[in-house]
Amino acid sequence: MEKQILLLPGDGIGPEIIAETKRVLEEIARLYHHTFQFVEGRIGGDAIDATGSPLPEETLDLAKGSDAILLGAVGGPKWDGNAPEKRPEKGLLQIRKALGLYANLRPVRVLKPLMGASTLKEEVLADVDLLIVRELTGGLYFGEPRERRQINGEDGAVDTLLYTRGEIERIVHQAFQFARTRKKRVVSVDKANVLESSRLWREIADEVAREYPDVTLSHMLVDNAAMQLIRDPRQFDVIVTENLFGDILSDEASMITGSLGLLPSASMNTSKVGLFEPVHGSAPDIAGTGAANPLATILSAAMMLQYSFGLADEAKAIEVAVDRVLAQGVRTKDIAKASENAVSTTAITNAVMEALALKSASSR
Ligand SMILES: NC(=O)c1ccc[n+]([C@@H]2O[C@H](COP(=O)([O-])OP(=O)(O)OC[C@H]3O[C@@H](n4cnc5c(N)ncnc54)[C@H](O)[C@@H]3O)[C@@H](O)[C@H]2O)c1
Ligand SMILES: CC(C)[C@H](C(=O)O)[C@@H](O)C(=O)O
Ligand SMILES: [Mg+2]
Repeated sequence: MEKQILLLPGDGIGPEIIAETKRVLEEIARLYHHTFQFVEGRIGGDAIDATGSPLPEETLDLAKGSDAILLGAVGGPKWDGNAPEKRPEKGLLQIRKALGLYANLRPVRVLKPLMGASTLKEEVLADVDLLIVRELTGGLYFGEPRERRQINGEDGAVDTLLYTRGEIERIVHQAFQFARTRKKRVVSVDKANVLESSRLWREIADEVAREYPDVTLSHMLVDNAAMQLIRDPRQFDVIVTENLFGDILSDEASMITGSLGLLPSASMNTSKVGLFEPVHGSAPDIAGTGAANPLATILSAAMMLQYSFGLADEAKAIEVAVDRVLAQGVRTKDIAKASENAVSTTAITNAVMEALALKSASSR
C-alpha cells in the first residue's frame, strides 16, 4: 500500500514524539511491505515564528493532499501573550474546522502492566475499555460572538455555546455506530439541568437512539460523569459529549490509564483525511529533556493505520508491541515508579520497534 502522511510536529515535545513515531511507521512499512511517503508541515507556534500564521495556507494544502495527518502538539509559554488569532492553539482549531473533523475519538484502555501507575484502585481498573466520542468543531470553541466588551460599564468577555441539530445528530450517530461494534452502551454527557444547548442535545440523543434499538442510551450530567469516571470507570462503554466537556473528561480519563502520555486520539469526518494526535499538549515543562512519553503518539499512529488505511493487523501489531514493552518494565518517567529506572523517549521507542520486529519474525 502507498500512502502520503503529513507530519505536523508543532511545538514543545511535539517534534520529539513525532520523530520517534515516524521511526515506528517506517518499521511497519518495512515489515509489512508498504510505502509511506512522509511530508512535513508547520503548525502552531513553530508556524507563527516562520510565517506569522498558526496555520499557513501551505500546511492546509499539504493536509488536503495527504492521506492522513499525524500531529504532535501546539502551544507554549513563548506565545501565551499573543493575540487570539496568533495563538498556536488557533492553528489546531482551524485545521480541525477546515477539514470538518467533527468526531474526535479518544479510547481509554487500561494497559495491564501499568495498573500500578494509576492512582485508582486495581479493582476498578480491570476491564476498563471505554471510548470518548467528543464533538470537535462546535460548541464554546467556535460559537460567535466571542469578544471582549463592556458589560454594565465594566470590562467583560463573552463566549457562545451554540449547537445546531445537524451537528448534534451526526456526532450522536457516530457514537451509536461505535457502540454497535463494542458493548452496545452509550452514555450521553451534558448539563441539561442548566444549559439550553444541553437540553437540545438530550432530546436529539433520545431521537437518534430510536434508530439503534440494540444499543442502550443513558444520560449523565457532566459533573456526575467526572465523579463516576473515577469512582468506577468500568460502567462506561461509549461516552458522547460536546467539545469542552470532552476535552476535560478525556484529560481526566487519562489518569485511569496512569498518564496523559498514553492517550491517543483520532479526529475524523466523512471525507478521507483524518488527523491523529495524542490527547496531551506540548508539555513545555519537559520539552528537550528526552523525558516525553511517545506512546500516546505511537498509539495515535496505530489508530491512523486502522481508521484511515484499513490496516487492522498493522495497528494491532503496534498495540501488542506497546503492551509487550510495558510488560517488560520499560517505562518513561511519567509511568515509572520511584523504584524503577526511567528510560528516554528514544529508548522506549527502540523497545517498541524491537518488539514489532520480533513479533513479525515469529509469525513468519
Ligand atoms: N493537542 C494539542 O496540541 C494540545 C493539547 C493540550 C494542551 N496543548 C497546549 O500545550 C501547552 C501546555 O499545556 P499543559 O501544560 O496544560 O498541558 P500538557 O498536556 O502539555 O501537559 C500537562 C502535564 O502532563 C505532562 N505530559 C504531557 N504529555 C506528556 C508526555 N507525552 N509524556 C510525559 N508527560 C507528559 C506535562 O509534562 C505536564 O506536566 C499549552 O499551550 C496548551 O494550550 C496543546
Ligand atoms: C490545545 C487545545 C485547543 C486542545 C483542545 O482543547 O481541543 C487540546 O486541549 C486537546 O485536547 O486537543
Ligand atoms: Mg485537551
